[in-house]
Amino acid sequence: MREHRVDVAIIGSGTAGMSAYRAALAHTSSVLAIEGGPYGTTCARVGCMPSKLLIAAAEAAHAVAEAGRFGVCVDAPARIDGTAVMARVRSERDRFVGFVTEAVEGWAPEHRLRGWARFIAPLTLEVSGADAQAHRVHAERIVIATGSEPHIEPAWAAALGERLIRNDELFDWHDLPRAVLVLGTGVIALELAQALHRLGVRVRVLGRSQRVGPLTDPALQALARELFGAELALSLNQPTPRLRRTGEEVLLELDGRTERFDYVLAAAGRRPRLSGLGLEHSGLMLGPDGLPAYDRHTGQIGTAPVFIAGDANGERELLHEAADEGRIAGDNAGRWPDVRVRPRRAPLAVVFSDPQMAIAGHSHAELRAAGKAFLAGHVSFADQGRSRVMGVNRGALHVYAAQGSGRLLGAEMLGPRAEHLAHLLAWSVQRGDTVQEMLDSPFYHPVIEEGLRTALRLLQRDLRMGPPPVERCLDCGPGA
Ligand SMILES: Cc1cc2nc3c(=O)[nH]c(=O)nc-3n(C[C@H](O)[C@H](O)[C@H](O)COP(=O)(O)OP(=O)(O)OC[C@H]3O[C@@H](n4cnc5c(N)ncnc54)[C@H](O)[C@@H]3O)c2cc1C
Ligand SMILES: NC(=O)c1ccc[n+]([C@@H]2O[C@H](COP(=O)([O-])OP(=O)(O)OC[C@H]3O[C@@H](n4cnc5c(N)ncnc54)[C@H](O)[C@@H]3O)[C@@H](O)[C@H]2O)c1
Repeated sequence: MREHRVDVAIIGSGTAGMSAYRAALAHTSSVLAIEGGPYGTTCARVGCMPSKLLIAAAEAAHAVAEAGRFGVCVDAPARIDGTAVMARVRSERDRFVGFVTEAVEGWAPEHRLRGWARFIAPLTLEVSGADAQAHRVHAERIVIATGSEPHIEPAWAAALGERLIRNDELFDWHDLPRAVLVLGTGVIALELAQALHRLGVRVRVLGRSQRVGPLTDPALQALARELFGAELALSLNQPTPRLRRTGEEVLLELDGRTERFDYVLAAAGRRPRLSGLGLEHSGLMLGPDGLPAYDRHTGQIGTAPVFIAGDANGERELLHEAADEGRIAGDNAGRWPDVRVRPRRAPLAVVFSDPQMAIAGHSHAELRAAGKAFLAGHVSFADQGRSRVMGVNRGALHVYAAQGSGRLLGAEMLGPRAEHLAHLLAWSVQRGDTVQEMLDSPFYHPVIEEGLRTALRLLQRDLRMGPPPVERCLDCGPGA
């Protein structure tokens, strides 16, 4: 047993762990970053980056398939070379992973320990080291940055064996399969199912409820169901799918028919990766859900010198949140006991589907739950000028503002270039802009942002803070 005594131990060297390491190091050189799995982060290895690479290939295929609408004739149907698609996904992914790995491997060797950590007592960890040696780490302060793992029903695993895959396995494929069943209708399900479908894979998406994607505004939920249902084979309200394995295939019994698939992709949500961490020996305060009860402005768990960051806290499983939380937790672990409160950014989440979905600031459901007095301004992209020009005129945007002050509180969107509009909206929410201040800002022509202006004008009218917008405003430019 090798003993280590350090000021700060960080469990997990993903995005949150890496930023915690840098922040803690500004206060003390006695830092130990413990990693059980491969370096390279979930985002770069099996998350954000490879999923966007697969989506980029699907977008290229879709552009070819849609070219005829513009009079651009591609005479034969495009042939998708699955091995070339996956070769690009893997090689670009490996490039991103390489940069991250290089950064971690550049840290001082005495700051790094490979192996799985678990608490054996408060502030004491045991690490079964990759060097086959057992390590005991006594830390003055600890940061938990262990990430998340996909939810897998034991029955699926038992019935399907290695035909049940997670996102991790998908990005290691060397070719595209013929058919994939996707379990879940959330973010991962929609991004990957649509990409595979557009790359010629036969896909069915099974949802246990009516919900499709993360939007909470009932009208936008209904629109998401309609738009994704028009393109994908969506089977909703299927809480207990009848699945069985035969040879190398999986059979789904649905509506009296049997459908065959090569793989079943589990995309049924992710959970903090805390089991096996020995939290029961940590002395930490756990909430009713069994997760550490922590302060999102300090990262601190109760009053202990232990902090939590990234997907491990189960709050917002997003890259930029993991990086921020890592910085806050690492800084506070480093400066302990002078724990500082840090402001958080306005919420922002984007789904890279087509049309894209986004929530900026507070969602409709959050505003309702908080009992806020708010009004919504709406715009449909069906007739929006630039969206029609580009043939991407599907979807709608809802913006929410406080009654009385007219301040923007949040927005939900399903539509073209939502990733960009959502940034503008989140920035406005964070600054505390009023609808009038947003309307006083420049709007170019012809751009998709003109759709936002329409929604803001309608909202300003309903707030009784502005005139009714002019129908078919010609001085705004045709189709604005
Ligand atoms: C398919 C997919 C697509 C995504 N796309 C996006 C996107 O487009 N945009 C976005 O913002 N977010 C996206 N995300 C979410 C984003 O990837 C995560 O929010 C982010 O990577 C979380 O970082 P983290 O540091 O908390 O966890 P991780 O990067 O997973 O790091 C946790 C680390 O802890 C290690 N670890 C765990 N337990 C122990 C232990 N006991 N001992 C030692 N080490 C341990 C793990 O091996 C791991 O390396 C996506 C996620 C997935 C799965
Ligand atoms: N573009 C992005 O930023 C991006 C992309 C991918 C993932 N992510 C992050 O990763 C997180 C996890 O993604 P996700 O798609 O796994 O989760 P999700 O919460 O978006 O969706 C989970 C889905 O699984 C279903 N589900 C839950 N339990 C189930 C069960 N027992 N049986 C069948 N279905 C079940 C839910 O009904 C839902 O459809 C996201 O919340 C997001 O924060 C972000």
